[in-house]
Amino acid sequence: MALTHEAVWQHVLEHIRRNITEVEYHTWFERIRPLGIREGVLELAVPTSFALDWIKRHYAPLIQEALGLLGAQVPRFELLVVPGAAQPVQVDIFQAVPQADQGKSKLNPKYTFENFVVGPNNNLAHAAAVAVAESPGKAYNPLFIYGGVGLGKTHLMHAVGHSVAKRFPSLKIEYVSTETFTNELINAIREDRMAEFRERYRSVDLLLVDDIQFIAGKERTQEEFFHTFNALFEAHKQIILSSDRPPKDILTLEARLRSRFEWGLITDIQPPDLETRIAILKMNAEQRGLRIGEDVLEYIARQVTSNIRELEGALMRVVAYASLNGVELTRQVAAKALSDIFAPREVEVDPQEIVRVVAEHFGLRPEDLVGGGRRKEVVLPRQMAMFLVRELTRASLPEIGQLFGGRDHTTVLYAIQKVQELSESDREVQAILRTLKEKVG
Ligand SMILES: Nc1ncnc2c1ncn2[C@@H]1O[C@H](COP(=O)(O)OP(=O)(O)OP(=O)(O)O)[C@@H](O)[C@H]1O
Repeated sequence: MALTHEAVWQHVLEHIRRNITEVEYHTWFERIRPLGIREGVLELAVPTSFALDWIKRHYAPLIQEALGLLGAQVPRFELLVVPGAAQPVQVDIFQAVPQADQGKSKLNPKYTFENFVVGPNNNLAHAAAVAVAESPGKAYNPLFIYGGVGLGKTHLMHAVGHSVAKRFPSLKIEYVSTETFTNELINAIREDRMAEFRERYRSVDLLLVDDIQFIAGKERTQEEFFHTFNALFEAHKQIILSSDRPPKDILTLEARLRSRFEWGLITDIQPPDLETRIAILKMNAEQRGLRIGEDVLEYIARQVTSNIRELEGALMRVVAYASLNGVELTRQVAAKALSDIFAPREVEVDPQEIVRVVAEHFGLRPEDLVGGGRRKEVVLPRQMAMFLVRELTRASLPEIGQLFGGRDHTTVLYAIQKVQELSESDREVQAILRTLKEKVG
């Protein structure tokens, strides 16, 4: 598990940074280098014995607290004087933050096409992004990518940026969040630097704007962005926008902007299905040099269903937990590491198991429940199984639809509502549900 100690140290640093001043952080923590984890003890190299004493005296509880938050039952660390330790901490590419002075752009080096796992949930958005990267300004303009939190919108935008930077090194790329765009605009107005502001944004070849939904209700920003958009569009420069919702759902967005957002291609990213989640975890583990069993990865993927950032966080938590407690990473250890985050019940129930139990109860085969048959004897048990999966697991409606033979999420919703109504009015249904819950629980 080559990089585990670095990942652990990054988490510890994040916690410490939030709790001390920047000056203290730069003075004492930037020069510490993680050496490894031996029998649950995190070993840290410090440059001098003075630093060792100081850190031990002033920051030991904070470091221990951070390790405790990562799941260490007995948080332990050891400081060792290693005179060369003053070199900067080796940068974990997964934690690498974009450098503001990177000149070309502010792209996160981790967010490339190579690191993007394509699944049924994001393949259209991915294909559109690839097309745009191949011929910026010509394929789809603007490209509008929308989807829920932590599903890869920013990743995909940056991937286009990296790819364009590689293919067309002379093109100017600008990545900006809507918040930054707004703040810069406000400052430019206040400091009477509007000409400079306009020149900056209207001279780029590829403009990536994240979280454009935040432009809602901001009249002056909308006005300015409208002109930036027109200038770039007319000059055949590429624009990519991301949002948590489609343009038609961004309220208080001026009609002229909305219609422009709809000029090109609007594509969405949905939550990943189980296989895609496992593939993402696998890639993550491999890149960090971690060898983790398939059953553990699948276990984690079953717990975190709708946010890839949380999925990655869960993986790191599990890895840190095992290594800080000096135990082998098994499915049980993963369950323990995640038990604070997910209620035990949710951790335990497997949707397939629910299908099996319900089928058995009604004298059917699991295939009958997940198949297409519409016989009366199958329909209600299937609806009950969907209802229980919804209640006892973290599966989303589309995932439940998928589990039950690729049904649409509206069908799932209808089934759940129907069983909900029956369970309120029909004692027999109530009793069956109770029995089924006991059997799966
Ligand atoms: N398909 C994927 N393959 C690999 N990693 C992914 C994928 N999708 C998302 N990720 C990872 O998940 C994390 C969250 O992604 P990202 O920040 O792009 O989400 P987002 O949709 O922009 O979220 P937000 O709404 O919070 O801005 C990142 O670390 C990203 O690398």
